[in-house]
Amino acid sequence: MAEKTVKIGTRGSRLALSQTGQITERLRAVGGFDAPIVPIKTDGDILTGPLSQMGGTGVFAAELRAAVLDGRVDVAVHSLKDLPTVAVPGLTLAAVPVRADARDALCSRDGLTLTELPQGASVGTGSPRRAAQLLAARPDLRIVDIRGNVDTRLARVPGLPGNAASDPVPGKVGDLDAVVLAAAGLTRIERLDTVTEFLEADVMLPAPGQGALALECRTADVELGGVLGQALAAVDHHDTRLAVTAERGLLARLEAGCSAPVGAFAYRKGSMLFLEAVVNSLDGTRTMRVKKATDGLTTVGATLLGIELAEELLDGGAGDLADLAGSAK
Ligand SMILES: NCc1[nH]cc(CCC(=O)O)c1CC(=O)O
Repeated sequence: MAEKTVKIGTRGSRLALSQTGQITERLRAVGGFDAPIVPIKTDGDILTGPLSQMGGTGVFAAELRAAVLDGRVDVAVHSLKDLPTVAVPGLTLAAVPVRADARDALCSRDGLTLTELPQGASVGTGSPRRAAQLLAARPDLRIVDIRGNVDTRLARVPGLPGNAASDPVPGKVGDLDAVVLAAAGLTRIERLDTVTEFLEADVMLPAPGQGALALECRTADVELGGVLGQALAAVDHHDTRLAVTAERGLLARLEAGCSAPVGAFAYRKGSMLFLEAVVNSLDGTRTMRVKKATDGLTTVGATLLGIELAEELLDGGAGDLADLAGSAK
């Protein structure tokens, strides 16, 4: 690979272009190379059916990964939570930059919080994980399956700041009381002012990897060392990598995908790495919550922590609570 130019692949959404632009600036600064950004169309951007019916977990990542493998680009920038845990031969997760806010956020009409939403209020989300945890906290809510980009989702709630400028969806503007979105995504597209409540871990655990980015490249390119490998190593953040390694270790052991009702969040505190996880039944009536820590602050230690906590969940019947295998497809 010519190291003077490093092509950076990304999805074409506003969110993807924004986060890719920011991390690419850092790569250019530390690497001193040209780094043109190349948007790659993915099935997830083209098709509009339910995610679960179009290949689920990996639709956003697969085409980007193919683009790295066939040389259209040299580095792919993914949202880590959209990246399947299954390794792809020839590709390396070369950098996990410092994580943004991992929490989910409630964006409601009239500034309402989760407890203030009226009985039977409608809340939009396409995520079984968010739906199940919302119902666990508020069984009366009416969960509405929505999808589309972040601006399109925000347009479903009347009166949110900035909504007038976003694309209207015919018949589907201002028809919901609230939506739940990742705080990190809202920050990246500068719409954090729509948040009425940040949902803390005791109410809603985020998706494994939420708020973090993943930079993937061809294994051969980093094995050679060189400018690219050094630049990627420079933007890697050790504590973030430990945390997401634990979360993804858990997800992989559960054999669950990003559409499973599984929440997980890990963080380092002093000499310990903590991992907290939840599995819900889809209707939110049954919940298993577990937490565990390790002093093994290596990626191996973090992976083991994830595996051990997953086995605790499985031993406690998490596989029956939620159709984990079914949601991995
Ligand atoms: N599934 C879509 C997706 N993938 C990454 C983000 C942004 C947050 C992140 O990087 O974790 C979002 C939007 C959302 O869930 O609100």
